[in-house]
Amino acid sequence: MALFHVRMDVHIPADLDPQVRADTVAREKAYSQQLQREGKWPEIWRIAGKYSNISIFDVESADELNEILFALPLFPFMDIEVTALAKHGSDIK
Ligand SMILES: O=C(O)CC1=CCC(=O)O1
Repeated sequence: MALFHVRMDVHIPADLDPQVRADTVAREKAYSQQLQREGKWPEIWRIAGKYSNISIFDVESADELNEILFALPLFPFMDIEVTALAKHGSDIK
């Protein structure tokens, strides 16, 4: 398994049709919660004061993460920054 720290900054155009916006956000939530239930998206945190989140993904590979991110309904409206995590030598777990 591989852990990734992912920051997503959402920029939905102000002129996007409100129904399309609501539908896309609802599909994003359902997709995210399904991945959370599967254990692949164990953490999602709002960055206070921003339409952004910090998430942790627990997946098989960078290729799997890439597939998950490209399938996000909000993907066309996101800037995404990925950081691969390695075990710290001082971690006692
Ligand atoms: O609101 C966000 O930060 C974007 C998002 C990702 C998963 C989700 O449910 O919303």
